[in-house]
Amino acid sequence: MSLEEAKQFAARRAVDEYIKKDCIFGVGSGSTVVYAVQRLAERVETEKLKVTCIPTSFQSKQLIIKHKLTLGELETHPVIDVTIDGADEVDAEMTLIKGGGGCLLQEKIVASCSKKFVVIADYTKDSVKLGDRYKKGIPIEVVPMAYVPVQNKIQALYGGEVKLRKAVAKAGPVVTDNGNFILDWIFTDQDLRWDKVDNHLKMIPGVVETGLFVRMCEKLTLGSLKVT
Ligand SMILES: O=C[C@H](O)[C@H](O)[C@H](O)COP(=O)(O)O
Repeated sequence: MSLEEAKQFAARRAVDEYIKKDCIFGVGSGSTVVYAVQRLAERVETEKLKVTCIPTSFQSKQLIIKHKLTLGELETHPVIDVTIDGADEVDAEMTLIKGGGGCLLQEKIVASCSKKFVVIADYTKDSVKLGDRYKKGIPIEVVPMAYVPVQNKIQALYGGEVKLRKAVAKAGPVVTDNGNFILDWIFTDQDLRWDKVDNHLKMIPGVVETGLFVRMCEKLTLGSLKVT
């Protein structure tokens, strides 16, 4: 199975299993989610499902609009039946690193409002310990004016390297959908208690959210090398 086939397999399987008629659906972000939205659009067309889609980023809102699905928002739908989202890495305890594509704050808000949070991933994301697979570090969204003190504080607390994420086709930093910057913390200690780290990092003034999703993922649908 190629990487794209694995993403597609995981996404389609999750949509078929978890999306029911009349449900409120949290739409994650990233390349794997694209296949989930495509599958949902097929099912809406053929089964005449009524599904209201709550986006987790500019990208997922665009996907919902492109596929002519019903767009909702947390203001009117604060309780979501199921959210399906991708991940950059999933460890043995289903702790996730997310935010490789810069979307983590809205993803975590939407996941926290969801009765069920399902992660779809290809086989390259599956690890035992965080850092085994995803080498770019833990994304941390910060208020722009605070990025240097936050960088210094994380390095002093936990070591490793904390880098400001730079844009690719623009000079300067990546700016998130919320107008913030992203720091990528390349950690060295893989045995940290990630729930404590997440809470600790969020106590640093200027940190808005982290890409650590601890005990949030209930189900993982993996596109593996073997089709089961
Ligand atoms: O910021 C991006 C999101 O957290 C994505 O869900 C994550 O990076 C996984 O994306 P992909 O499915 O493209 O690997």
